Amino acid sequence: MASTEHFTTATSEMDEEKEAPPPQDLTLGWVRDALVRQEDSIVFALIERARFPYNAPAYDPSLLPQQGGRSLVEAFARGAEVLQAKFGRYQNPEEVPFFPDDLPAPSVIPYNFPEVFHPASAYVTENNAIWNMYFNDLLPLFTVEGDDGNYTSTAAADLVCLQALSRRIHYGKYVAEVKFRDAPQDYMTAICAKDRDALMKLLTFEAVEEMVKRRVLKKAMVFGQTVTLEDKTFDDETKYKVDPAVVARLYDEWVIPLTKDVEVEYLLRRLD
Ligand SMILES: O=C(O)C(=O)C[C@]1(C(=O)O)C=C[C@@H](O)C=C1
Repeated sequence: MASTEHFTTATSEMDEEKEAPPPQDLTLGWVRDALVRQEDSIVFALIERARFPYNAPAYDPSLLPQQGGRSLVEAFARGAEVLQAKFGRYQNPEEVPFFPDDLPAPSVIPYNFPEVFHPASAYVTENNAIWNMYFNDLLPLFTVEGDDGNYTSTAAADLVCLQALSRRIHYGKYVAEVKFRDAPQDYMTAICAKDRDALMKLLTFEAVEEMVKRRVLKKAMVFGQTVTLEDKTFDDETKYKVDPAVVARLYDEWVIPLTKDVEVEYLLRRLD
């Protein structure tokens, strides 16, 4: 049987803990606690991006005539990844670049990150889907129309959101690895048959998904209210910096399904 351990995920105390590198003896509880922590990063990143209006010129290639058809946001993300690759960001297997071609080799002395992933599965990436989802679906849902000229700050805020989402979704590799180790026989049968549906069924825990969606909705309410010195309770009049329903929808329609896609793709290569 696939593992059903640790249905209840982290407590509020865990939320306050710093993120540690994954232990070699990875457990589903450890990975789920890390996913809970990353919800904070995602909600705060969305709040920071929502400070700016949509800022359409940041996405219009005509703003940067010298960039060969690239928008400011794409040129910014590519440039930031080149810089960050040079200083070693992608040595950490949790970090997956959006534009992996042409990244320079790191010039820093490598840190010995634990090798948890199966080598053939390590390079699974859903970053194209994440990029398209973010700009085509999500961004219009949580920004107001308008143009305040802050295009570079907007692009920087977009990249923080994208990197937080990418890290969370690619954590599906840790989830898949630990689930495989917990129930190798169940997964091996589905992997050998290349049966995506069976893998999807094995790795799905609907009760956990429901808890995740309820928790991110609540986090968006708590983190996204204006804090005053008066005592206040949530009501229909409360204004949030990012609509909590959009955050719940983000997880329901995109974050959880893409995480599961990462898990399936990882597992399909797990015996190679
Ligand atoms: O916690 C897990 O078991 C996961 O695989 C992660 C996750 C999620 O993305 O939050 C995805 C699939 C499961 O159905 C439940 C939750």
